[in-house]
Amino acid sequence: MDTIATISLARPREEIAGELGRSFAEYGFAIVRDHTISQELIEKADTLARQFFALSPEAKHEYRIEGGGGARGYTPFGTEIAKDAAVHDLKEFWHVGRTLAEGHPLSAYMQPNIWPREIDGFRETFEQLFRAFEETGALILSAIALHLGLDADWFEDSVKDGNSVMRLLHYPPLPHDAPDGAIRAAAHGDINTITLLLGAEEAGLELQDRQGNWVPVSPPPGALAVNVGDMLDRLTNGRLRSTTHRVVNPSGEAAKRSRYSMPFFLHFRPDFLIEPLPNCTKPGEPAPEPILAHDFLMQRLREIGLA
Ligand SMILES: O=C(O)CCC(=O)C(=O)O
Ligand SMILES: [Fe+2]
Repeated sequence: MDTIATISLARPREEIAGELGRSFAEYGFAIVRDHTISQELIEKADTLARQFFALSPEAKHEYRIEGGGGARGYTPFGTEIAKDAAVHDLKEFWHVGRTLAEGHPLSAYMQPNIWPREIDGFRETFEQLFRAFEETGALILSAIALHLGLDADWFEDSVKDGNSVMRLLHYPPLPHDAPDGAIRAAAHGDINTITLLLGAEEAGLELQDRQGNWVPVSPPPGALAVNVGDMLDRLTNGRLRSTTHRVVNPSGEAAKRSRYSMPFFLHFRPDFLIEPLPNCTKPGEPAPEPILAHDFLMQRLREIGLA
């Protein structure tokens, strides 16, 4: 396989499992089209995200949750810093999490959502998009399960009421006073299970291949870029790879434009034990220690300045 696979989710899972798995094993990424998120919903969400980021800095700061680690609401420009990076990313974002019923046993792990009062339909649209991402994510996970030789529903319980987060991202036009070396999103691996990304048709996203080359990831409009996160990498003992990726700065005219994207970070449930799968380990060979998904997340959030 010499390129990232493009996969139609309209095909039976049994048929796509191999191709998807090979792309994840080699590149950690696949392009997924014909997914279950409607174009109408994507466009609505995109419009509302743009409306939110167009609010004044003062209005947006109202939605920053002090001490909340950016888990919900607004995180301003210049907050997140990739692990081992020297300067902050050139981005601002809004996080939507799961809405849990009152008294839900997992509510200790998840902060409640907040919503911008200025934007009509924001809550409804993004709650709907959250559900749609989950539905598509479940289909992709069942194909991954088949690829790994597991039952198609193996992941169902592992992600039920998981701590998934949808991120609305805005990379503003390149500021003239950006610190040396600052880029839109510095090289990083995603922490979670799998990420489903909308909006990456606007250039800039790149993954690092095994040889260390940076390879552009350019899905067609409306398609998803899907990648393996560190938690799935750990569960599979590296058989499916969480690859380092970044968003580079545009040059020329594109530098005067904003870039918007929407990743959905699909997470295991906080009390899921990430323990390498037996068929991904060999006796006598080293494998990662089992760790609870919540503990793993906390460890990683501290490293990126968000916890
Ligand atoms: O904006 C993008 O295209 C990718 C963003 C990303 O990798 C992230 O937020 O983890
Ligand atoms: Fe990422």
